[in-house]
Amino acid sequence: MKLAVIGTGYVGLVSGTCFADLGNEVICVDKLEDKVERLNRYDIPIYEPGLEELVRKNHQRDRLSFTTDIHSAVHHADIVLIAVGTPETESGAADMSFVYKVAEEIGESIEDDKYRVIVNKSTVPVGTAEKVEDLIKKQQPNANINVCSVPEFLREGSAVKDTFHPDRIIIGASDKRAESMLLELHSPLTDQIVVTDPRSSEMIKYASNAFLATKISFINEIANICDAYDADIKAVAEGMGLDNRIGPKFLNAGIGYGGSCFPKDVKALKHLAEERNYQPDILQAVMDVNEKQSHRMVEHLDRIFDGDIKGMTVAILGLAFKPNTDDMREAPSVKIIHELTEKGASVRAVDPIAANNARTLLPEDVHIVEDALEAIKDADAAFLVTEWDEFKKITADDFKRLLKQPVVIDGRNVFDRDLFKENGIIYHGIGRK
Ligand SMILES: NC(=O)c1ccc[n+]([C@@H]2O[C@H](COP(=O)([O-])OP(=O)(O)OC[C@H]3O[C@@H](n4cnc5c(N)ncnc54)[C@H](O)[C@@H]3O)[C@@H](O)[C@H]2O)c1
Ligand SMILES: O=c1ccn([C@@H]2O[C@H](COP(=O)(O)OP(=O)(O)O[C@H]3O[C@H](CO)[C@@H](O)[C@H](O)[C@H]3O)[C@@H](O)[C@H]2O)c(=O)[nH]1
Repeated sequence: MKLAVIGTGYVGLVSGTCFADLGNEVICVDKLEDKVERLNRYDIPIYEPGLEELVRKNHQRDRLSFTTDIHSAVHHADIVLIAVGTPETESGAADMSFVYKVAEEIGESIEDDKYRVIVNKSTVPVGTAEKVEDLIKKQQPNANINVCSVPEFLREGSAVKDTFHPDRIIIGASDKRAESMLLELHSPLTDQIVVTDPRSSEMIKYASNAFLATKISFINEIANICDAYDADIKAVAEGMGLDNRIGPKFLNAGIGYGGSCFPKDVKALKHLAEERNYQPDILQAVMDVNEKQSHRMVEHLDRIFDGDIKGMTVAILGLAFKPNTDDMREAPSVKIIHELTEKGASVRAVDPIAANNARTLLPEDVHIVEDALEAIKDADAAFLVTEWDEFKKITADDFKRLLKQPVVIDGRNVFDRDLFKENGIIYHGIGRK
């Protein structure tokens, strides 16, 4: 099939490339000239395992191209996918200006009566498919289109794998012809395809992210209660997760959820509810717990040193909001580092990939180094903030040998607590001492 993908970020670039790999002819559009120019020489603007090879392969076999020209991309396409950003506004609502602008541009680009399916992959408020259809038809009243919702569920860091092996695909279609074209496009990916109306599809995306965020805030709250009673959250989560009704995933206690999706999507769903005069108490509690959670590591450090951390050097292992990505959007590391420096501590930080993106978000005097052991050397304490594999390999011996004081605060509960303690480390995880 012939596809145009508008917006070449995490979602547009990955799904456009994967659809090309499945045999479709894909034109990816971005308004940023330098991004398009970089992509045309396989200089991939984001870090995503496996993506570069796939872009190169499909570009070379003429199935994938990059352009700033939305007009020709829409003209070529049977299906147009919208994958631009929907960041949060000050009120918490999703900023829909990028999606609406693209809708207008699609309307301006349609000049013939060919049938096209317009698909919204961006995460958008319920009712957006109808608004997008209105905006397109305002520009081109005779446009022969149907606007559908196919939300994206990929995770950063495993985006290519998630795209080829999704748990499910949701197709929100209000028209049988659009439904069958979208079934044809997505059927090579999975048998698990749910077809529904666009409004329910849009809600499935927000509800899924809000539910996962709720699971995280719930387990973080239990971890904080474990701390107060000397119970071990890892044992608690394992015991809970063996119940099939609960399941083991997304029960890792830590320093709160970050990234470009959960924080803004929970807020946007809350805003949607309030617009219809419904007070979403659970969503509010999820956000409140998450806000407090990023302070836990500094609270533990304060407790160990009786509140006197001024002048100390703290090694920060990991800056990205999660491993295998260079994305710093809503990364808890930023809040933690600011809190430490406001309390008079110095920070030495390391991240395998995200250091460049992190620089402008951190206080100027934060020293970013290239190597984890260099970060730890002569520091007074080490904070494991992002669970990159290479940090998990640091041993109790390394910490003991290199730290001035063997204090390790494990924000992701990845180290072997008992072994660390046996080796004389003053260890504190989240919900496990
Ligand atoms: N990042 C994720 O992991 C993820 C996963 C699932 C869903 N989503 C949702 O998908 C959407 C896109 O997210 P993202 O992270 O890929 O965003 P992004 O910010 O990485 O990329 C968006 C791209 O759209 C381009 N763009 C904006 N306006 C344009 C226009 N008029 N014409 C052409 N290009 C334009 C921007 O230049 C940018 O390159 C959001 O709604 C997000 O919530 C994101
Ligand atoms: O048990 C867990 C699992 C995750 N996290 C944190 O939760 C955040 C989000 O993690 P993850 O879901 O792996 O990353 P994202 O790439 O943000 O993906 C989420 O957001 C995307 C954008 O909407 C969706 O498409 C995905 O399905 C959804 O998982 C990160 O800060 C993680 O550290 C935890 O603290 N504990």
